[in-house]
Amino acid sequence: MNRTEDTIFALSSGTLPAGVAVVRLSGPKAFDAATALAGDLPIARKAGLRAIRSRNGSVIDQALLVCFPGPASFTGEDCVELHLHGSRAVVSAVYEELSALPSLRFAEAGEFSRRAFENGKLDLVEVEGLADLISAETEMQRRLAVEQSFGGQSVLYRSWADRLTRARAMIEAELDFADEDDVPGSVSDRVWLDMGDLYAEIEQHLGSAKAGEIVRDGYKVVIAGPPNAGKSSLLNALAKRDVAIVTEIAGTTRDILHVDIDLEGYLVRFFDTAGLRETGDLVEQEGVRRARIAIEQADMILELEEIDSVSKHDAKLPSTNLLRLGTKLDKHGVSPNYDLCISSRTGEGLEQLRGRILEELRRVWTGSLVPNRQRQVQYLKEASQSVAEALNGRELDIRAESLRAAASSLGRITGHVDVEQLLDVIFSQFCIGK
Ligand SMILES: Nc1nc2c(ncn2[C@@H]2O[C@H](COP(=O)(O)OP(=O)(O)OP(=O)(O)O)[C@@H](O)[C@H]2O)c(=O)[nH]1
Ligand SMILES: [K+]
Ligand SMILES: [Mg+2]
Repeated sequence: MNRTEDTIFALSSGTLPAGVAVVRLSGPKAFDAATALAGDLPIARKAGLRAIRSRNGSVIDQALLVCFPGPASFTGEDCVELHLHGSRAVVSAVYEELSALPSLRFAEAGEFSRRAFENGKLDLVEVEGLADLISAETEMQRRLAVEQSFGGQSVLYRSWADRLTRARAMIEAELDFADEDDVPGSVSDRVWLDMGDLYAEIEQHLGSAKAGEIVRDGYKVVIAGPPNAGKSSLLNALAKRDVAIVTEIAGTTRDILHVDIDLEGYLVRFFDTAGLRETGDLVEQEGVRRARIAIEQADMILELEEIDSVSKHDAKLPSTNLLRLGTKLDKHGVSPNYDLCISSRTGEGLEQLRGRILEELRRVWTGSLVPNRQRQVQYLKEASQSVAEALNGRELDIRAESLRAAASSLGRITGHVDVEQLLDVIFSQFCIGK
């Protein structure tokens, strides 16, 4: 039997026990299955209270039922939601009844969204956005996911693909009618002007990919510096709990620890590292090696040093996005030798430190319409490269072919590669003096 014709069910709400558990059904037998459990069904898209009964007639629970006839449903198929009381026992008794019905089975991971995609309810970008929306933890992650899951990003990609297809139609018309004298001569010029604009737009959008990555995966701030500078103490102060071991012994930290902090809606990931120094200790050497790798991958480095300490270290740190912090302000006076002086003990300077990081983040953030997955970035790069090839090409037919390639790269992002259809429509309306 074709598995896509099965009717699937799963718990769509969170971990049990809970006040309410929503079990969702989708597929051709969804309404039959719900009728078997509830006796009869409420009218479409209206909630109705029903006793849910087992095969032997005993009541399992009282539940709200909502029916969504396809195609006006999440998956595009007939769907039913059962809003049950959220205990493990209720849900497993309902599962048992559903499993006993012919051609009903438990859904596989992502199968509801998969069906929604296959039935044209969601495109790939929207599916990815939905996954991000469900796992969003910060305000910025939520905003990004909303733009993606409700079509904002897809509209942009589709409008680009349409422009490419139109441009190609113009070029091909020019090729076809090249011998005739009724071809408007400036058509081609206008097309290439627009393609130049499009190239700039895609490049600008690609330029914001870093912001997307930062919002999704977090802004990486690495706390570095010589042993005993107070790195682990700063991590603990920022986290407001004892994450890292702090002692007065130089070389305490070896492994890299990290703490995620929500800074005004941005996810910031702070890394505590081993103190940078030459050492004979094998374990500490490994710690220093790891610290250097973390420093290389950082979006921002906090270079800590006890204020005006005599033992200046000479570890070379990248100078871009480096903030020099003088530590243990409670023991020493403020010194002009640092960007900022702080005390992890009293908390002095920490608010300013958060402010500095936030300033950076706000500079990076360019709005929520950004590519934020490697897959999207990859295809956007391909598209941009093809447009550049078209702009710089010589033979008109090869240039048109590059435009086609660009449109299909964009189509792969959303999963819509049917630009050929649009091309047909455009051509059928196209008439040059005929
Ligand atoms: N007075 C004062 N002491 C501090 C402050 N921050 C850290 N210390 C002390 O400095 C010592 C070293 O602190 P750590 O946080 O372990 O320093 P570290 O840079 O992580 O050291 P390593 O992991 O060994 O490289 C400890 O004794 C801390 O109590 C501060 O703001 N004020
Ligand atoms: K220490
Ligand atoms: Mg430490």
